[in-house]
Amino acid sequence: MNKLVIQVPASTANLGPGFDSVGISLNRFLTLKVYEHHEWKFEQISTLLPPLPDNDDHFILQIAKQVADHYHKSLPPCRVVVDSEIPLARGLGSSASAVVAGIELANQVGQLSLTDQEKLYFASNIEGHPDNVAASLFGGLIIATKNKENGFEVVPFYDLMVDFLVFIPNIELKTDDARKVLPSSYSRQDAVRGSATSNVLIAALLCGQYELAGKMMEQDIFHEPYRSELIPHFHEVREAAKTLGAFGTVISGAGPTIISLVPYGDGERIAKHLRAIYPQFQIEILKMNRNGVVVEYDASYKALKS
Ligand SMILES: Nc1ncnc2c1ncn2[C@@H]1O[C@H](COP(=O)(O)OP(=O)(O)O)[C@@H](O)[C@H]1O
Ligand SMILES: N[C@@H](CCOP(=O)(O)O)C(=O)O
Repeated sequence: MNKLVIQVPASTANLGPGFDSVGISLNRFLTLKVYEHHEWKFEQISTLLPPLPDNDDHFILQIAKQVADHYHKSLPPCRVVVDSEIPLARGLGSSASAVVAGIELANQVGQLSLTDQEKLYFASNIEGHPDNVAASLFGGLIIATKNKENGFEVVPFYDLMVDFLVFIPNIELKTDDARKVLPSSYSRQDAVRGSATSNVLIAALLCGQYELAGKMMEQDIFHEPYRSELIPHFHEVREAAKTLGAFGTVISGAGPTIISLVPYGDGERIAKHLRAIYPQFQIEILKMNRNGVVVEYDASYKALKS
């Protein structure tokens, strides 16, 4: 029986001031194994996923059908086995990964031959911002924006030499709820200062000036001042991580996960100290993923991991 495997990485968005524009692809994965079948059937094998519809109402299939409908195509039914290493509603891009998986499912099963630009267009419009979806699609550090023509521009960068520490709390925070606490507009002074901070952050990352990047990460004025109260222990974790040598610590996406940029290869040392102080967090060392979404036919699942 033919088998298709679609693997989509997690992501962290914003990096502080890069609100809705900056994302980094991370080495935790949502994986779909897709088999020919007489009807649509979804099976979940991940303990990280709550019970979800097992039929046509599954979120990933809804996305796939939305894309196929756009091209007036119907999708042949499949059995889809869903595995996920990405915790839901934690700020690690689970919804973006599911959206990208749905688009790729439609692309493969419906033989749509979508371009990268088309995938980015659908994914960004469905998710509402391009940061997580672009990272899940293309891998690496991505800087993305909507353009005046209602399309999206994205620049990926793959030469970051840092590790990431994630502090995952045992609570969920829906992105929609974390967006409701943000102001609807910013003064010109704040817009200039916030975007200038983000510009310097990106320039520093591209030049490998990680100390400066970390400093800029921690000077966001777009979202963290409003969201930090929703994030347990945010300020003290930031200070503790800095004391141990982290470059910078920010809210991952909309939270509640906190993420630190740390020197390459130094993650385990810092994590060991912090696990002793903060047992309420699951503290993990993550790496940047450089592949983005990967598709293989009849391939071994393990062979896909980067
Ligand atoms: N693998 C998945 N399958 C189905 N739905 C998913 C999956 N991953 C995420 N979702 C949907 O996305 C929601 C979480 O999205 P969101 O609040 O944006 O948090 P996150 O920061 O994890 O993206 C979940 O409650 C669920 O509805
Ligand atoms: N830019 C978005 C990113 C949301 O990321 P998620 O991983 O929490 O879905 C925002 O900050 O709202």
